[in-house]
Amino acid sequence: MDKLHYRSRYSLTKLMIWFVIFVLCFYAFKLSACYFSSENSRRILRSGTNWDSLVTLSAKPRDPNNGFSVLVTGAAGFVGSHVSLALKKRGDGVVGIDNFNKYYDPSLKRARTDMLERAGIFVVEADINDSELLERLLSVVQFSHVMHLAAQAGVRYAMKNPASYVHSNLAGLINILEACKSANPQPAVVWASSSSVYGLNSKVPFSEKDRTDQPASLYAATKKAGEEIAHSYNHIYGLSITGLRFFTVYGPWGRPDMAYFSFTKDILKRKKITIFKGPNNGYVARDFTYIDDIVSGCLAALDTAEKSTGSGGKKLGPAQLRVFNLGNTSPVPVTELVSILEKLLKMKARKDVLPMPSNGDVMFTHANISSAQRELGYKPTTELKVGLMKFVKWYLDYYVHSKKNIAW
Ligand SMILES: O=C(O)[C@H]1O[C@H](OP(=O)(O)OP(=O)(O)OC[C@H]2O[C@@H](n3ccc(=O)[nH]c3=O)[C@H](O)[C@@H]2O)[C@H](O)[C@@H](O)[C@@H]1O
Repeated sequence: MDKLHYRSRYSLTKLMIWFVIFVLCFYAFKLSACYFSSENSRRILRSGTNWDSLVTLSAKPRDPNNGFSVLVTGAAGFVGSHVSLALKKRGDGVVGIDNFNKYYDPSLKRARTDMLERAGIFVVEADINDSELLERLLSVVQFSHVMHLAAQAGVRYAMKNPASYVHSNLAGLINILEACKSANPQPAVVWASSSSVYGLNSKVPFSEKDRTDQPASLYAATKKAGEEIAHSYNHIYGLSITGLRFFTVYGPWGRPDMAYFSFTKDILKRKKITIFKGPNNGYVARDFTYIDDIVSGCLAALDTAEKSTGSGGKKLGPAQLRVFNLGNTSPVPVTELVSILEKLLKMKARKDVLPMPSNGDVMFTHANISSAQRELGYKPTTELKVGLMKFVKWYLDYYVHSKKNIAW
């Protein structure tokens, strides 16, 4: 009897142990599934069938016979996220890449990426200097285009962290072009240059034919160098390359380091803002350009880009090389920007007006867009007042109504 009792207790314990093992295995499996999904797969998986199929699926256009496969660098950034969504919306396949650096609040970049993922866009978390990864990406997918928007932005920050500009805007750009020139077929490249290349040029409005050999900041110098680097890759390898000189882009989901964004934050917090003025009380002005207009220009540049002519690193014929201003053609003084924000926020700004320090800023920018108009059909339509209204609405929804912390 005792023996029987002992045996049944023994098998019950065994059963319990197996049950616990089963439950543990089940949760371990669930955990690993979570781990290798979404954000983690972006971060950890760089190769293997799962990664390959995520990338391939994301790159597939809705209509395989009539759509692009675009690799968007800086996809979690301001312009990158907007361009990625617009491409996906019209049926193109999009794969993003971003290093989620801490130049400004990375949680904003994560929130933009969540939006991209909801739209079916896979974003690889990696630096554009990772040549092995780029080579792998371009071998898994035959991208028709690379929209290169990853960069170290900001004019004044270049005095604080010059190395980050060399890393992203020079080494990173070269790494992208190296990967593109070696791909077979080579994708066409469209990339972000900047209005800052005009530097101390005083002839207005700025035309693509004007001199760009007097950059006022290291940021501008790296963008100008980028244009020359693009020339050499076009010349040697037959890469089709289009540079877009963006003029102070603003709008919803924008960059917290930019004046319109930080002024909004500080006005709401009743903190003082600093407004720079020029010599003899001269005003400082920018050709502020709304994000939707910039997106239209980017898409038109992709649509009109000719194919690269080279193959696997060898040039087979001359290829397209272009550069366009994408501005708004109507500069607005920074003081006027502040007045519009005050009206929209229904609050007075506390202002310090100071002489512009020697920080790399230029006094004004003003785009001549006739070339983009002619070749791309580019036609900006958003007045600063209207664009800022949309920005303020987004800002209040995103930060104030949802009580999100602003971590910058
Ligand atoms: O067009 C461009 O190429 C460049 O546009 C912007 O650069 P920036 O025009 O300097 O834009 P903000 O940093 O938003 O500054 C706008 C204006 O506000 C002024 N400002 C800025 C900050 C501040 O505290 N006070 C102030 O008066 C600046 O002097 C400037 O005139 C972007 O930050 C660059 O990344 C981009 O390449």
